[in-house]
Amino acid sequence: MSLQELRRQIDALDAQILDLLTQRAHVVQEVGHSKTRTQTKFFSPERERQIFERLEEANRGPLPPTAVRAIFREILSGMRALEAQIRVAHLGPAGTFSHQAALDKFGTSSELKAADTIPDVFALVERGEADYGVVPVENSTEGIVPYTLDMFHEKGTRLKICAEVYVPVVHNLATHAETLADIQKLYAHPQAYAQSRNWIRDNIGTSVEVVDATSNSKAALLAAADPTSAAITTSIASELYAIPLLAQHIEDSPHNRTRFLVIGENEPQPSGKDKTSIFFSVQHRAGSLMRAMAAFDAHDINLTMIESRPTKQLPWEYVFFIDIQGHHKEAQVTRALKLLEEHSLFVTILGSYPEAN
Ligand SMILES: C=C(O[C@@H]1C=C(C(=O)O)C=C[C@H]1O)C(=O)O
Repeated sequence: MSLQELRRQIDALDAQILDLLTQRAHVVQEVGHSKTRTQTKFFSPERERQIFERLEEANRGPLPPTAVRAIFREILSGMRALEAQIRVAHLGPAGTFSHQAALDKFGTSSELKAADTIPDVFALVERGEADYGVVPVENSTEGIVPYTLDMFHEKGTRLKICAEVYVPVVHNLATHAETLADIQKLYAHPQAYAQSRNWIRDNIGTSVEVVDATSNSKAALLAAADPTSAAITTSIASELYAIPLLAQHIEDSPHNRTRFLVIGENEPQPSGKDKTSIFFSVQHRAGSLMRAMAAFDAHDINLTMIESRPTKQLPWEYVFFIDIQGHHKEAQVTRALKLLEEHSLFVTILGSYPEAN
């Protein structure tokens, strides 16, 4: 078949796709009206999880699952915006991994707002200036982000966890320099530098002057102004500040990932594959933590995270943060949490939400 004929086929298929998307948009608008009547949240992470799972099962290729996901992420983003403009606060500045996490979850048709600190992200949502917030909670090599966990027990936010997102931590070298040998100065956030140290040593050498930057985005901004310098940064920041990537994937560990939480006033229904985050405290007595934790074993509940934090009220007293598999409305989880309560000083549920696909 000629190229012209093949392209005619593609044009016809595009017209059909657009027609189907228009039909889908009308149905979504109906859903939006029904949600307005019943005062239901417009963003439904449990429904979106099911959609992505179904698409992944149905996909027979040649499009890889990541491509199908990215396409539908934007479809859902555009559709959601027909129901309501969703405002999402994330830890800024623009171009950071938190920005990436917010885009991964909500797509480009949402209104993103960069906040300076983790408490500011919570405050924007609490004051109703954003509908959702996106904050980092743990990194696969560096461990938990204490500022986020402390917002729940110390600052007592009323917001709930309503979704989670994992973002691969990919570091890149952005510079206007033509070759690695032309780089005299390197701007980097200390964490990004620590995670790319070997690559820098092997490829740029040890004589380059390393200057601390407050974020991966700031590093790109600084390097964009000086062609003899480079930045360790994200691909969105390199686009944002129009500074090309000379090397990609310079991180020393290919498995490095950060988990982000979506916080808001939404309490998703069970999706079939959920997680529940809680925190609790036990009496300062021998065996009390073990007796409390036995509740999960008794009801066959799997834990995916456990972390202790000082109460900050009395020295050496702790609260425990735990993520379990299942939704708190599922009978088995309800029973386990009831048993846990019997052996704890208090138990607070931070939210049940769909597990990231
Ligand atoms: C249409 C809905 O609202 C939103 C948009 C969705 C979609 O486009 O399919 C799915 C979930 C919601 O976040 C819905 O809840 O079904």
